[in-house]
Formats: sequence, structure tokens, C-alpha cells
Amino acid sequence: MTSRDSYNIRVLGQELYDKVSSSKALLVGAGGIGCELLKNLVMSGFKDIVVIDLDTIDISNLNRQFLFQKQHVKQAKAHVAKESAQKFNPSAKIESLQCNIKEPQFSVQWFKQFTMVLNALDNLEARRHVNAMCLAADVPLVESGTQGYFGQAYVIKKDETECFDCQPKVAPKTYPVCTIRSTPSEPIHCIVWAKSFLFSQLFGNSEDEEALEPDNSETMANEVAALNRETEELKAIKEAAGSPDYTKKIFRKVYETDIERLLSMDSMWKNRQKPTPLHYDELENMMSDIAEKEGLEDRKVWNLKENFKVFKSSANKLSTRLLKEREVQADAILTFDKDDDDAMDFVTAASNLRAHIFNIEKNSLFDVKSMAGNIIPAIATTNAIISGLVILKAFGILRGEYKNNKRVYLFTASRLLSEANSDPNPNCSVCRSRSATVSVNFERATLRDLINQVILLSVDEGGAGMELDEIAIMDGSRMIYDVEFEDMADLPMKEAGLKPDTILRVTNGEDDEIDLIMEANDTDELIKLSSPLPKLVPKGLLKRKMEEEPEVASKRPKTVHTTDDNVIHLEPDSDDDDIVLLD
Ligand SMILES: Nc1ncnc2c1ncn2[C@@H]1O[C@H](COP(=O)(O)OP(=O)(O)OP(=O)(O)O)[C@@H](O)[C@H]1O
Ligand SMILES: [Zn+2]
Repeated sequence: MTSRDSYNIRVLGQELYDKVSSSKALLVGAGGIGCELLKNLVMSGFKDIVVIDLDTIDISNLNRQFLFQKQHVKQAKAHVAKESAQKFNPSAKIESLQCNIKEPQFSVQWFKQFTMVLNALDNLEARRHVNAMCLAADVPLVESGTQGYFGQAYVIKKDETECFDCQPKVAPKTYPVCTIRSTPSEPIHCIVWAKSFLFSQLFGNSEDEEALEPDNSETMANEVAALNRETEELKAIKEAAGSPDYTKKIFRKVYETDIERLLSMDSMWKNRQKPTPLHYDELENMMSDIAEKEGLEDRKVWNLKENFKVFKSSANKLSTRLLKEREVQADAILTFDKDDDDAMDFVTAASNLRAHIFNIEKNSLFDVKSMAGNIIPAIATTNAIISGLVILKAFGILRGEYKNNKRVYLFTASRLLSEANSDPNPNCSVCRSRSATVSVNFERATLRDLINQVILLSVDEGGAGMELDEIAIMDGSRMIYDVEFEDMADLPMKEAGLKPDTILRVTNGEDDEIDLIMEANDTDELIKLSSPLPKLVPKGLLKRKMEEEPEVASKRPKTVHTTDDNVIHLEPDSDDDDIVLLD
């Protein structure tokens, strides 16, 4: 027994220590929270840990992801995190995987080996996936997130608590296309234009215009046609990459010709201040009287000449890079990355030039970076506090606490607020459906076998007890059976495109649905239910139960969604919540 173990026994008590040291934890993500958390896990006595992260270490991670050092840049986060954390407790077994958690090899069956899963992710999609897998495998999950000085940590457990998807999440902000392309009025409109329109048209994939919201109104039809023409013209200029007047062509098109075309649409400017085009040659002449100085400060707002200079140099650098990449791969593109200096220089200068034309305030590179990259600074202390709380949630799980394992919110790095975990939302389509694992011989069993032996089987015999003419079966968004679509019913499952870990959703009417998680069975038995299907709790009943317990409902604080998917802040509006002040 190491001295760390004897220390942990004294702190945790023998009973909890035994649970901690015999559990197996999966840590998803080895970034800001993940690094802290892996260190906490090994130091608090977890002995069997799998850490997974798809990414490699970037220099910008080093200020807070302290398991990584300069010499590790470009190496796999998961492997380096494992090596560094191992030193805190050499007796812990850590397995590292440089993979995407969404890969099919990480099946429901694979998730079942863990006592708990700890999320340390930075995106909605992966969080949703892990949530669904943990529900299907019935493994408790600790979800966490931070944003600046705010953070949260909470436990998700099938049938006991809300799941990640019980409350709707806000979609990232989008902007109407006509505001971005024709009538910007705020700095962010110019930044979105530079990043999502100009950058992606010139160097990336023109389909990339993620932040633009199509505007279908008829009055805009002419304008949209004009803008499509602009896009075509830009494509032609793109072909001139590498030629001496390349940047001049771009500049004249987007800051002169396009602006003059906008000015010719009189109705657009009746109640708006008109833009003023910029002229390349005039600016070029002005440049001759300033000394060339390299290295502009990123926190200073550049003047017109400086923006012009940076625009030309960064556009040239990006197009040279793209041409080089195209020599190797004909359809190479550049993807905007906030940590790519040339891309940030380009977006800052291009958006500032546009801001100048529309009389909008310009911004420093530092500020443009935070807006273009949707960045709210990641703060090491916030990650550290939240990771500590995640470990307390994990201890709670080992003690069998779910509902009373309170959600914790961190406000402005000094106030912690906790609230009771909520019941699952009776209308949640992710966690409120019943689920069961069915083992299937994919080579031989047909969908009809599944229908007869599981779906139509009576509830008393462990089946779903549904009626044949009422059921519909979906494989994700693909309909594979209903009473009027039996084409696939008699094919072997494999031929019907079904494979292990497919989750089939069977519904019959509104109030009854069940998810069947398919696993491989190579025995002679075509279909085998591992356990009877869970009995249905009609949604109506659950809803009524919630209404009968008003004190539970009224305790729910008001939800305030942020623009990012990292964290949802809650504002307390109940006096009963525990508030802890940190020094
Ligand atoms: N699907 C996924 N599978 C595995 N790991 C993932 C997946 N999605 C995200 N991650 C990892 O989760 C971690 C989240 O960490 P964090 O929020 O600190 O982000 P970061 O990329 O390290 O930092 P930043 O975004 O601020 O540059 C990252 O290391 C990321 O690679
Ligand atoms: Zn749910």
C-alpha cells in the first residue's frame, strides 16, 4: 500500500476508499477540465481509468492544461495526459485512447464495463452522444462544463435524474444573410462576413457559411440574386491566386465594386447611413509615406493603413499556403482556425476594412479573435474548482446517491450554488423511452422474428405487448417497418442494414415507445432478450406525478442559456438553495 493509499483511506474512510479503488472510470476529454480531472482521479484513489481524446496538444493549451508541456505540442492529448498523471500515483492503471468517442467500437457493451463516465468535453454533439450511450448502458455520467468564471457539474442517471437532453439547448447564434452581406450595423456583422463569407469563399469551402441564416423573403429576391453574382465573381478571382495583382483584385471587388453596387440600391439606404467605398490605389499611395513596420500589436485597434497592409500580406500568405497544399491534394482547402495567425490577421483586417466602409467601430485582433472563435477565455481556476466538484459527484455515485447528489453551479469563481437534481423530463425523447438490450443473430434472424418474439410478446412474458398494426420501427431517421412498409421484414437483419449497436426505436401511438439496443448473438438462438422489457410508465402518468408535486417544480431555478454549448447558467430564484461562499 502506497502512502497515497493510506492517506486516502484516512480521508475517505475505508468503505468509500474500497469503492473508489475497485471502480472503473471513463474520462472523455483530456482538455482543460480533463487534465485537472485525471490528476484528481489518480490522486483520490481511482485505480482503473480509461481516458479518451481525439486531439493533439496545441501550444495554446499549455496555459491551463498543465499535464502538457512545450515538448508535448503536437502529441496526442490522451497519451501525454496518461504519462503525466501516472506520476501522481504509479499504482493506478490508466489506459489512453486517441480516438473519437463517437466511433462505433465504443459500443453500448463497451460502455457497460465502467462504473461511471466523466465528461470533460467542449461540444454539444459529443456530450449528446455520451449521454445517450450512458442511458443505453445504464451507467451513471457526471457532466460538467465551464465558461469563463462560470461552471457546473451534475450527475445523470437513467430513470433517476434529468438527462443531458431533458432541457432544450439553444442553437448557436446565426445572422440574417442580408444583414451580413449588405447592411451590417455592428462589428460582429463584419467579423462574421470576413470569417464565414470572405475567408471561406477565398480559401475554404464555400458551403461553410455556417453563421448565415437564409433569408427567403420575396423582397430580398433581387438582392440575393445580386449577391449570388458577387459570389460567382469572387470564385473567378480565387482562380487568380498567385498572380501579382491577386490581393488588388479581391480588394477592389469586395470594398469597391460590391459597395458601389449596394449603393445603387436606393431603397436600402432610405433609413440607413450609406457606406463609403474604399479605393485600392488611394490607399496604396497613402502607404508610401509610412515606414514599413512589422509585428502589429494584437490588443491595439489598427488604423486604416495598418488594416490595409495586414489584409494584403495575410491574403497573400493564405493563398500561397493554399496553392502549396493544392500541389499535394488538388481539392485542398483551408479551414478557419482561431489559432492560425494568418487566418486571424486576415479576418481582423478584412472585417475592420468593412467596418470602416459602414462607419462601424473597428476592433483589435484580440477582440476579433474572441468574437470569431466564440471564445470566452478558459480560466484554469474555474476548471480546477469544477473538476474538484466532479470528484465529489463521483464519490456520491459510489455511495449510490443520484437524486440527492446535488447539481452544483459556480458563479464568478467565488459563489457555489447547489440544487436538488430534477426528475427526468417526461417529454424527453432521449431518456424517457424504455430501452432493452436484445441479442440477435444478424446473419439469420429477420425483423419479423424480432417483431414476433419481442415486440408482440405479451408484457407478462417479458415482451412489449404491442399490436402489429400499430407499430412503426425506426433505425435513427430511417423507417424500417410499419404496417404499410413491410419490404424489409423478411430479410435477415444484416441484409436490412442492421448491425450490432443499432438502436431501433419502436413506437405505437404517442404514449408508448421502446428502444431496442441490438447486440450480436452467434448462437443458434435467433433472438434473445437479456432481461424482460421494462414496463411502460405512460407519459401522461409521469406528467401528472410532476404536477402533483408542485414544490419540486417550483424549486427549479430559472434557466438562462448562454450562446455557447459549454454550460447553461441557472439563476437561483429560491431561498432554499444552498449557497456557499468561497474565499
Ligand atoms: N468526440 C470527441 N471524442 C473525444 N474527445 C473529444 C471529442 N470532442 C471533444 N473532445 C476533446 O474534449 C476536450 C475538451 O477540452 P477543452 O474544452 O479544454 O478544449 P480544447 O480544445 O483543449 O481547448 P480550446 O478549445 O480552448 O482551444 C478537447 O481536448 C477535445 O479534443
Ligand atoms: Zn432526458
